[in-house]
Amino acid sequence: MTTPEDAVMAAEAGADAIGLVFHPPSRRCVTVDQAARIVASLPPMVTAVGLFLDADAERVRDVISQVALDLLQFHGSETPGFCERFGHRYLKAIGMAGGDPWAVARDHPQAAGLLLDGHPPGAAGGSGEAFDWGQPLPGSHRIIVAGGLRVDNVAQAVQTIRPWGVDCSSGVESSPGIKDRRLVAAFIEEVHRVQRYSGD
Ligand SMILES: O=C(O)c1ccccc1N[C@@H]1O[C@H](COP(=O)(O)O)[C@@H](O)[C@H]1O
Repeated sequence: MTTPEDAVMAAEAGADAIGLVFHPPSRRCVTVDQAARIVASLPPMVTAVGLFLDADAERVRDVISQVALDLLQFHGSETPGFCERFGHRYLKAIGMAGGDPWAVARDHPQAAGLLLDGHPPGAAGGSGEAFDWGQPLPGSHRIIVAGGLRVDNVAQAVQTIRPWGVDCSSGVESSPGIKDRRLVAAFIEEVHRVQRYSGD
């Protein structure tokens, strides 16, 4: 999310969480001030997630001292010691195009969950790339599926992996960083539909 309006729109459509990218090369990267305004606009019970990709510890500390993030999401080669040092719960993202989810799961027993994304390890997320949902996955952690999800394929991802959650960025955008109200609502409705259908 890059604006309070988009964040509130997603929350009102039923999103459990919204993501804020703190990775400057990204077209979705927000400033600390922007992020603080977005988080302040959120209704209660909606989780604010901060995304980092191999940021240094000072940068993470600076952000969390000014933005009330509920969860950190690390997309790079951050070590368990690095991820755990901020006193926040975290998700460890894995680039599934060549990444080893079993090794990451083993290395990050403290992670609140694993976020499986479709890009190669080391590349930024938000690329809209999906991975092979049929492959065996570690059962040690709650799984969030990301990468290339859209209204027309999220049901298949949910039915194949039966994850704890799904995460969608580019698939519900009209342009990078700008969410499309109609696509966001349709995506969340589809997730709720498949959840009811699956009896979860
Ligand atoms: O969106 C970005 O620019 C980004 C940059 C650095 C790390 C992660 C990023 N995005 C996250 O990637 C996943 C999947 O996105 P998509 O649905 O395939 O577009 C999601 O968590 C994004 O927030």
